[in-house]
Amino acid sequence: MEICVNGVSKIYGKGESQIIALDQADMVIGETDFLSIMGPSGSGKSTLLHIISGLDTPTRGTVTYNGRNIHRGSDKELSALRRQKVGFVFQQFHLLPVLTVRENILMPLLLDRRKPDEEYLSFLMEILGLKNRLDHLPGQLSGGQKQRAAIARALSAKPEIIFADEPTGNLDSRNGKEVMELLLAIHREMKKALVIITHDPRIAEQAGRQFVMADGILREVERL
Ligand SMILES: Nc1ncnc2c1ncn2[C@@H]1O[C@H](COP(=O)(O)OP(=O)(O)OP(=O)(O)O)[C@@H](O)[C@H]1O
Repeated sequence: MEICVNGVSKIYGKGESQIIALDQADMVIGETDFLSIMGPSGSGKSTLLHIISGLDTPTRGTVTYNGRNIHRGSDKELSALRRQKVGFVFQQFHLLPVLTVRENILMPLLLDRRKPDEEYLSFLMEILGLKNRLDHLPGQLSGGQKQRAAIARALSAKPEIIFADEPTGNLDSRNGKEVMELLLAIHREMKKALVIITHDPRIAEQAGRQFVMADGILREVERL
């Protein structure tokens, strides 16, 4: 798996009200990478993540996934890539409130009409501590449990990369630490590439490669 981001810009609006949310970003993500992206509010972190993961399109530049330009194919191809290769974890969990935990977790597979691998799912429930919560609704879960269910959903289709946008932003420090430990274990042991947006320097420092953003400009932090 290799994702190449080449000269990607995102410009909103025109003329005087124009906003350059992302200014010619370059980045290569390999399959064993754990990357963190830090930067002040409004610096373009979510915009970058949305474009790399195919949730949004760039104004200029290209994103290739194993050599294929992800924004050049049909919408159908792009949604298939999102469902099969990429897992998302968001600050706000984004679980569907009327579906049970199990149904939420299976959603990426159901959308793709794929049969769940029950053995794999049961392994996920075990490591994420959700075995006794599968028939509950998200409203009956604690914040930490909600995020663990969202991580299970992100992993259910066996993606190659996990994109996490401030995954601990809505959790207290104990649950935040636990969620980070789980994401790190998933990166190391299940060999998933991991890209995390965070405001927490202690989380950013755990990444193998650190990036910072300011005013739409992306820069990799050099290691001493
Ligand atoms: N749909 C949109 N239309 C116009 N401007 C937008 C839109 N989406 C984002 N922006 C602008 O683009 C810039 C980058 O936004 P982005 O959400 O990527 O920042 P961020 O670094 O993720 O911020 P935060 O840490 O607060 O989530 C901001 O100035 C924002 O106002």
